[in-house]
Amino acid sequence: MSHSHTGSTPVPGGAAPVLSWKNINYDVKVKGGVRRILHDISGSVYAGELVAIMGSSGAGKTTLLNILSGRVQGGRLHGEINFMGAKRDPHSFKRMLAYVEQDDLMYPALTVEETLRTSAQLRLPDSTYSLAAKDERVETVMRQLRLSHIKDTMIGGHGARGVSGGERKRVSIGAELVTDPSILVLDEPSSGLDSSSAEMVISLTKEMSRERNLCTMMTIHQPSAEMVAQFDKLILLAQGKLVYMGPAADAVPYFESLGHPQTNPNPANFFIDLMTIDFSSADATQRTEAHVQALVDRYAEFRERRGRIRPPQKEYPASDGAMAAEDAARDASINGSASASIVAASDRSSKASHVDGAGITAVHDAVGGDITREAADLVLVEPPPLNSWLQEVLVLLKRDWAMTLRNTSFVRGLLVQCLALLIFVGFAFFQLKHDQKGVQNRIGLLYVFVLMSTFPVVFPAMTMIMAGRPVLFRERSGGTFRMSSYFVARSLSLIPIIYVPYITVLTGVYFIAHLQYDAAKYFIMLAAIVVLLFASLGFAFSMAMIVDSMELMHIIAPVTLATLMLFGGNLANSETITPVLRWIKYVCIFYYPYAALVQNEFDGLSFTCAPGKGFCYEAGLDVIQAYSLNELSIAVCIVICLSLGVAFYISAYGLLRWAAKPRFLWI
Ligand SMILES: Nc1ncnc2c1ncn2[C@@H]1O[C@H](COP(=O)(O)OP(=O)(O)OP(=O)(O)O)[C@@H](O)[C@H]1O
Repeated sequence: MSHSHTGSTPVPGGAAPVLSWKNINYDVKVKGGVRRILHDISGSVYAGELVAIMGSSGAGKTTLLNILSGRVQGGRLHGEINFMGAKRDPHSFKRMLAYVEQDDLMYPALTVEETLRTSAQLRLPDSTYSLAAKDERVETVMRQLRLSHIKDTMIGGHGARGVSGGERKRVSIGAELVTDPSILVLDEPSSGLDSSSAEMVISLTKEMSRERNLCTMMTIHQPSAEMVAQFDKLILLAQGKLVYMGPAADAVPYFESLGHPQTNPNPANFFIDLMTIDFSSADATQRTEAHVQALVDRYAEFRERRGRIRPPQKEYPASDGAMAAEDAARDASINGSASASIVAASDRSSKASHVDGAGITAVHDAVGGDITREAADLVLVEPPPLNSWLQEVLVLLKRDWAMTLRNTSFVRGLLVQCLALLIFVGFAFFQLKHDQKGVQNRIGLLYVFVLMSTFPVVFPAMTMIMAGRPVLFRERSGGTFRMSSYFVARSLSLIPIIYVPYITVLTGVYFIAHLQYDAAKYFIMLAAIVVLLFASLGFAFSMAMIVDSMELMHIIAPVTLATLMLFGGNLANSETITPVLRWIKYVCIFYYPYAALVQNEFDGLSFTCAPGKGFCYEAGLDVIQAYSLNELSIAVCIVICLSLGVAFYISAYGLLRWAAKPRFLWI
């Protein structure tokens, strides 16, 4: 093993269960009452074990896995769960548990290596791992999960070609494993994979569990016989009740001992056939429910009697002293009659095995022989310390920046949009004159400046922020980084890609339209635009946090912006707006920069009047007054717009913390 866990408390593998749970009951509210999803589930898992939770659809597998992982939401949860013999602390437990979700949520634009490296850089402590050690850890995990040959391939998704389904799952697992967790949890890791990819995922997971002395639990739907053979322990659920928990190898003999000979060569199918409720008719439902209840009752009795299975005698090669002892112990526990039988556990060698809270022989003794001594010292009981805030920001900024630049359709779209705006706006307002038409065009052009710095900025930014939300929430529930680091990095990463093109375009339009060629006025225009872009990004962030779907965002954002546009000081005179709505201009990001731009441009200009054409603006100040945009000075307008931007960012941050806050039930 290439690293150590300085500062954490090593626990010799196998001394105690890593996770144990007792009398778990879980109820949810349903129409007309309460439904019990899990009934009195007890059990335990040990370091180095590969545990599968199986059962037919709706049996409660995912619910149990989520409860044990501390990730269940809603409902009422009762019972007791202990981590390394003590009550779990939510904050530290979630950082020592690696949860691989079914959906493999990752950033499509990152390569395999970048995905793993970011995870390692964020989650492995700097105090223990140097940068080189983190890279080495990534290399090791890639090698172990057979990912080295595709390390430079993009993850892909959303129409972009990337790694295959099996590789994607392995990357998901790798991104969790690089963090050196104590418990690895996988929700349906084989779903959507072909049988060979699924088998590879399971056998590699087993390999890693053995090497790292990792306690691995997974739900699995219909594993092949080869996959079942990989598991050390099975937890079989039917209708939220425990039908069996114990060594995988003993499961078939156990059911045979109950008078259910194996009818299907694949043990998983055999178990599922035994446990499935047939809903095809009322009779069939009643019959199968009674059958399942009988299995549940038999298992409860078996557990009560501290029962164990005695499968046919088998010889085990003793490779070394430790293993020989464990094998002898295992033999002692499973030695006996030619046919399987259930016997009381009191006759079992105490040296041989662990007994969990419910009295079932744990399988840990059966796998202990494969675990190296060094690995056995790797079970952590304390999470590693968090890395510094700045370090997190830098890692996230690098990742976000790479993703933004690799979003080629966004970058290209932005450049084309900027070029189009430069050409169309520039030439629609080409070389403005100092006559009455010039007044109208200037008033219009300056409002176009404001619109250009809001609408085309807000929508792509919102889309980008929202697209990353699912991965953010996944990372957040694992305690990968601080929310403030994510927020600062995400905001900073968008700034250059928005500021540089828009400032370039507006500068081009400024000179093509021949607004005042005066350095001070040009920079004041820039200042007004910079704060407006800042406020627009803040607005985009808050909107992306308020709504939780793209569809809703595309309805709410245009309506909000269009409403604010009315109060920007151009379309409606702010003094004539009904007092009931006049306040809106004070929270309107359009109003302040527009007032600043109009004052900046018109101050010092004079205009010619055509004789006999009625009303005429002779001085720029008359225009400012006519539009009622002289209420506040330019400096005040800029400061207020900046403050609005800051307020948007603060509320976006608050909303993000609230939205991404895991609301899990905890026992
Ligand atoms: N919050 C909830 N509200 C209502 N019913 C729920 C809730 N959570 C779970 N259930 C129900 O509990 C049962 C078990 O759900 P769970 O997702 O754990 O099953 P599963 O064994 O993982 O099924 P599958 O293999 O189909 O994913 C299902 O009938 C499900 O509809």
